Amino acid sequence: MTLARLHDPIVAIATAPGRGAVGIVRVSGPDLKPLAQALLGQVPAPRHALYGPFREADGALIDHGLALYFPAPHSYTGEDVLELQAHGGPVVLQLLLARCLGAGAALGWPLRLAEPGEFTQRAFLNDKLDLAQAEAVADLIDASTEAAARSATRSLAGAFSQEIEGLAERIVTLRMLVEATLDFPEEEIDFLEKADARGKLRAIQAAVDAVLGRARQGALLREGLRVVLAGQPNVGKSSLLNALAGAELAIVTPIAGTTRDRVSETIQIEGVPIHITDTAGLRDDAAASDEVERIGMARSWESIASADAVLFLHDLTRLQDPAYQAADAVIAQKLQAVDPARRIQVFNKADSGTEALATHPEGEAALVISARTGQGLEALRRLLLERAGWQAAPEGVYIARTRHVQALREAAEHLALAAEHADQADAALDLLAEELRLAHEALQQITGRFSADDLLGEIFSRFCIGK
Ligand SMILES: Nc1nc2c(c(=O)[nH]1)N(C=O)[C@@H](CNc1ccc(C(=O)N[C@@H](CCC(=O)O)C(=O)O)cc1)CN2
Ligand SMILES: Nc1nc2c(ncn2[C@@H]2O[C@H](COP(=O)(O)OP(=O)(O)OP(=O)(O)O)[C@@H](O)[C@H]2O)c(=O)[nH]1
Ligand SMILES: [Mg+2]
Repeated sequence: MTLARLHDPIVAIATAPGRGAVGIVRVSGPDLKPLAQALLGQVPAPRHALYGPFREADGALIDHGLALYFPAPHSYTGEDVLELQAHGGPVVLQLLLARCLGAGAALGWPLRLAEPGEFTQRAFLNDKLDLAQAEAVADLIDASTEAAARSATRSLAGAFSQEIEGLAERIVTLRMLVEATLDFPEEEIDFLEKADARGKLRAIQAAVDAVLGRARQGALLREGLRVVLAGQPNVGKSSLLNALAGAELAIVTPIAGTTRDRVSETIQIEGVPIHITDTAGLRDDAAASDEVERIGMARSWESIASADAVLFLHDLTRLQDPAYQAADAVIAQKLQAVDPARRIQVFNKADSGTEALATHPEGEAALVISARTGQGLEALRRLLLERAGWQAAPEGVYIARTRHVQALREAAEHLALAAEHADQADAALDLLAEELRLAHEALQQITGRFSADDLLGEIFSRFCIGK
């Protein structure tokens, strides 16, 4: 974005599209007093709701509503912010939006529609939020479980950022110590001992690992686990989806080939979002009834390839049928391509009295369940959480993203290299200092103090409009 555009006044409907009790049109810009004057005939007292008419340029009434004026820098964006809170109909809000744009144009301003995330981007650029907090705004809005929402709020309030800043500070302090010693080479040998540089480094490494562990949990709360139900027709995949979701989402019939297209639903286990995809049953192409089923099966395989966990379902009532066995063997063969750590064998229809037939393949997780009675589903839920790497929710998890986890890993790697240098008999202090610098830089990517512009663009473009 060009520099001029960065300071253009911007406007957007801030509330969700569609009808609502109340809807908000929000403007941000360097000085919005003239706009308020033009729209309202007066400038509202800072941070006090003003009730009055919203009118067209020719005086025609659009709505009565509340106006709020937040003078810079005490606003969400750090710029002047003007809010028009009207009745929440899409047409009313569009009229107000157009009215704002018209008033801006009449003032000769470059007032334009905000891009997705642009209000929050300005909050970031004006130091109201750091990058991890700005991301938490989007994560709070997108949270699919209560636990995810609570941890996003914690990140937004700065809990995660403070941890990162704390780590960064300790690394800088140690690096200054190392660099100071570099200037007095005769004291190098003593340095590591006297200042207990090794001990300090170890303590920082442990602290980074602890934050990494929590960030991983936070990333899990945000991203969830993608689980795919796979297997032959009629083994009970759709029944299992319905049982886990506690709702009749997918059609269940005794007819093989009932599910033709993927059906997805997000459920939660202990607040961890689990995205479950039910797929079309897999069988020999020749046995497929038509083109639709063949395309459905191709989609099943696509889902399998990108899943975090694949539940390979078997039908206990048919285990001894040779044709069934042969078809299962074909699927098993193809599933060899899936990392065994991602596969779970699930034997369904335990209620039919054939439970004893379940075979436990060497080194692979296997469970006996009944989608009909719910038997074994609790064990399945536990196993999914375990596969996800979820450690029973420690209070105080903050939301995090894969990007943050990667940055923390990068920092941990540089600290490990620093420790290697420190452990050598004639420690290379310059190399040690350099690794500390790199570790610090990795952490700063999280808060955005050291981030490429294209990363920022990528992050904010994923926000919803008006945020
Ligand atoms: N109507 C409305 N509700 C909203 C928002 C909004 O923009 N408008 N928000 C938008 O996401 C959130 C609130 N976020 C806000 C963050 C900072 C300030 C603000 O005025 N900050 C000043 C003063 C702080 C203070 O008095 O303590 C500042 O930072 O200097 C306002 C809203 C949620 N609810
Ligand atoms: N006894 C018993 N029957 C089950 C169980 N789960 C599913 N069924 C029955 O098995 C049949 C097939 O179930 P679905 O859930 O439609 O099977 P599917 O794997 O989705 O089948 P496709 O969509 O054709 O691939 C239905 O008649 C279900 O009622 C179970 O746990 N026990
Ligand atoms: Mg089905």
